[in-house]
Amino acid sequence: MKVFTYHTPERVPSDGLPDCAIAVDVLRATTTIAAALAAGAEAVQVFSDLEQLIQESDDWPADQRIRVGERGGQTVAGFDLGNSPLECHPERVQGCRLFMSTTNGTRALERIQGAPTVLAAALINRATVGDYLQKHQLETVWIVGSGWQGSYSLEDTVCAGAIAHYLSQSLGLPLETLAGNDETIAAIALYDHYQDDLLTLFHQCSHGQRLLNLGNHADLKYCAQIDTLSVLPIQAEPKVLVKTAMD
Ligand SMILES: O=C(O)[C@H](CS(=O)(=O)O)OP(=O)(O)O
Ligand SMILES: [Mg+2]
Repeated sequence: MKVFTYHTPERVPSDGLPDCAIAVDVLRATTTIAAALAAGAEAVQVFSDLEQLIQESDDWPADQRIRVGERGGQTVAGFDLGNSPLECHPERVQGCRLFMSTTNGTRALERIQGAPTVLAAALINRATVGDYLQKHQLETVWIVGSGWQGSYSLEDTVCAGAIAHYLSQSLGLPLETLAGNDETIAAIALYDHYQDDLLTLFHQCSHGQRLLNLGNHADLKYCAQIDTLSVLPIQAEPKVLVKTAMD
């Protein structure tokens, strides 16, 4: 297995596709997707365009759809939920399809939708994603950070490093064998540095500070947990993620 890390969707090669592509948006889209599917949501369908989201969700039964819209860290006017994993409790999302658009994470998922296997990863489901990759022995894996409006986000690269670190340990592979590019080696070094204090990292990084300024301290705490959910969000059809059982 070779793991290639790309810090932002813009850095993903324009030609060729890996066996598996993984979108990472720790703050907060892929954390929210994992939390929603773990809480019993039927699926999460992602959109970069809000108008298209409204049009397509109009065709869905009103009592089985939840419109999740976030721009600038806040809920889009008229939408049911913002981009908070804490809002995804079973009483709210069970059996419903989430129609979701966020500033960065849903763009990353759209960018990699053509890969034969597409996953969404965050720190909370890191081990489950790692176990899936190990079990299926995929040849090439891309881990794509969502970043922020085209620029680098430290927390996404640290999560990429957490996944690569887990794979290196569980497969017993030395870094030079596992890493497909230098970004993967850098991501693992960053994860090594921050692994015992992920919440501090979130308080330091620009994305975390933006969310703290909006009063989202509890979200940061939730997103900083590692290996707490055994849920694997996997693309079932273009831009539609469902939960896969791991056995
Ligand atoms: O809601 C979030 O955490 C961010 C908002 S912003 O980019 O910080 O304004 O969106 P996401 O798509 O989850 O990065
Ligand atoms: Mg983000």
